[in-house]
Amino acid sequence: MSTDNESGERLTPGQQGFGPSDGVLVANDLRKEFGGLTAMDDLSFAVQEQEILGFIGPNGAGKSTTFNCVTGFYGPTGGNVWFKGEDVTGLESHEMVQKGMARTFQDFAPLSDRTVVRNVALSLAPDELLTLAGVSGETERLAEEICRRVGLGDQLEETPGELPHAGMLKLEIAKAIATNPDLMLVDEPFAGLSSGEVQELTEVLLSLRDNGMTLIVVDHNMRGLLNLIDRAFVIQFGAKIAEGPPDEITDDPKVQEAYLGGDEI
Ligand SMILES: Nc1ncnc2c1ncn2[C@@H]1O[C@H](COP(=O)(O)OP(=O)(O)OP(=O)(O)O)[C@@H](O)[C@H]1O
Repeated sequence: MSTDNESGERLTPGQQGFGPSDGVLVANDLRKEFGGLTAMDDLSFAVQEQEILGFIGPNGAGKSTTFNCVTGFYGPTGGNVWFKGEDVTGLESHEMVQKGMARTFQDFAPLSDRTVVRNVALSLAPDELLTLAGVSGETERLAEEICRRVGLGDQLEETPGELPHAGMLKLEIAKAIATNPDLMLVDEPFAGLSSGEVQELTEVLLSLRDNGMTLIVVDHNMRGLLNLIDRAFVIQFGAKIAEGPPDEITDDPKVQEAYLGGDEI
C-alpha cells in the first residue's frame, strides 16, 4: 500500500494512489458531486480480506454516498472502485451483487406476506438455486440454515411483521448472506438495539468473518463497534480525517473536533 517515494518520504493513499491489488475492495480518489456540493472528495481506502472495517463519520460526512457509490446505487463522478482485483466502477447494483458484494438497508423491505424463511429463500443466489433445482426441499433447507446462522431459527414461520426490530435486522443480514457474498456492507447494524442484542449481532457478524467474509460496517459513531471492528476509518466532508485501531481513534484531535457539539464518537 504505502510506499516510499524517491526522496524517502512516506506516501499516503491519496498521494500515491491505490491499485487493484491493494485489497479485496479498493476505492481510489472516489468522488461524488451533487450539483455544486462535493459529498465525496477524492476518497481512497482499501479493505483487506476478512477484515472488519468501521466506516465512521458525523452527520452529512458522506458515509451513505460512499456506500451507494461502492455498491452501484450511485455512479461516482470520478475515481475507481476495484473489487477482487476487477474494476467495477459505475456498475449497477445487481451486477455488484452478482460479483459477490452484498449490502443491508436501513429501510427494511421484506415481503410482508411471506414467512421469514421464504423471504431468505427468495434472496438465494441464482447459482445456488440452479444447483439445487429439482432437489426437493433443498432451497428451503439452505434458507433455514442461513436463518439459524443469524439467530432466526425459532422464527422461521413468522411473518416479518411479527419480528421485533432486532429480528428485522437479522432478517436483513440473512437476505444479504443468501446472495453468497464475499464482502458485506452493513448499514448501522446496532441502531435501536439493546446491549444484549448488540452483543448477539456482534457474534453473528464475527462468525461471518471467521467463515471468510469481509465486512464494512457503516455507522454514525463507534458505540457498539469496539468489539467488532479491526480498524476505524473516519471521514468528514467526504474526506478521510483519521484511520486506526478503534480504541485509539476516539482520542484523535481531528476526530474529537469533527464530533464537537454533536454526539459522542
Ligand atoms: N441525492 C443527493 N442529492 C444532493 N445532495 C446529497 C444527496 N445525497 C447526499 N447529499 C449530500 O451529500 C452530503 C453527504 O451526505 P451523506 O448522506 O452521504 O452523509 P452521511 O455521512 O451518510 O450522513 P448521515 O449520517 O446523516 O446519514 C450531505 O451534505 C448531503 O446533504
